[in-house]
Amino acid sequence: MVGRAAAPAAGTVLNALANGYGSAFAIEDAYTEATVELDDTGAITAKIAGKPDGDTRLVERCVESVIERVGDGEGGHVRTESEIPMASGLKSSSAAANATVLATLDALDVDLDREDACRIGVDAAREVGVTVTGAFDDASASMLGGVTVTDNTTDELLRREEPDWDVLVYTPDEQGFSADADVSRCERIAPMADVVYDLAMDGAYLDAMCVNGFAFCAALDHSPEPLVEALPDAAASLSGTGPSYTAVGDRETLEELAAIWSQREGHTWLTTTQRTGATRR
Ligand SMILES: Nc1ncnc2c1ncn2[C@@H]1O[C@H](COP(=O)(O)OP(=O)(O)O)[C@@H](O)[C@H]1O
Ligand SMILES: O=C(O)C1=C[C@@H](OP(=O)(O)O)[C@@H](O)[C@H](O)C1
Repeated sequence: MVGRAAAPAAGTVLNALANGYGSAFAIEDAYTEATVELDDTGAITAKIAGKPDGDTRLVERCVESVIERVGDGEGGHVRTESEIPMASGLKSSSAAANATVLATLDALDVDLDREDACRIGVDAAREVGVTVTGAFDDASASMLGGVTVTDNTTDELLRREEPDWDVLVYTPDEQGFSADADVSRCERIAPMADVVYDLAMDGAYLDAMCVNGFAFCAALDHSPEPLVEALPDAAASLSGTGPSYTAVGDRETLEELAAIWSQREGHTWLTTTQRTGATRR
């Protein structure tokens, strides 16, 4: 009983750490793939390719939760292989959880609505403590594709669309784990997050990203310089709790911005939105 699935990375429109509402969009060219092999040992183990000391609790809990819900006491092994930089704000945790949940369902040959499957991963992330709010915003974007707006306090999907955006991503070399973010500073900027939420719910995603970017760069002490460089022709934001940034705009503008962003240390790459979400392989 072997199952496989893959889930895409995502970028942020609204970070949910301020008021509990979040918004994110899936992106192409960076995926996490999970392979789950079930057996009758009852024990669950995991490996992250290329990261022998990586924290495997999230994906182990995902396999366990799926088995609890629709399996029959199986054990198994999960292996993840990821192109998404870990703890960089590009939702590696959501992609790993989504891919693992779908791969386990694939191994069990069980179908589950993708939104429900996504909530299993979100609950697992809460249980092992790699998230602040559960991050249903990021998880739903990665699972369903497109851009989503969510209430992370109730895991409700409030809005979803499938925009065709060009996206520029800048990923510095350092890591920033969401669980270490200064939540109380994020909560102080809730009035700004309320403005971002209204814009996102009106479908004004690019304006929403801009306001989110300046507010969360200030709260989390990241430089607003990449955001200023993107304006006025593109919209940019810090992605999640950082350190990555994403910008949305027309291709030519993003190519010019890429020349500026790529002078910084790290990796700058052009991609597009991903509109189909996670899939069994
Ligand atoms: N490929 C992967 N396989 C297994 N777990 C992963 C993988 N990528 C990320 N994770 C889990 O997600 C955690 C990082 O989550 P987080 O700090 O929210 O970063 P991000 O912003 O990239 O989602 C890791 O410590 C690990 O528990
Ligand atoms: O842990 C959480 O609840 C969240 C973490 C942040 O993302 P990153 O994991 O990308 O930093 C944020 O954007 C999201 O809205 C909620």
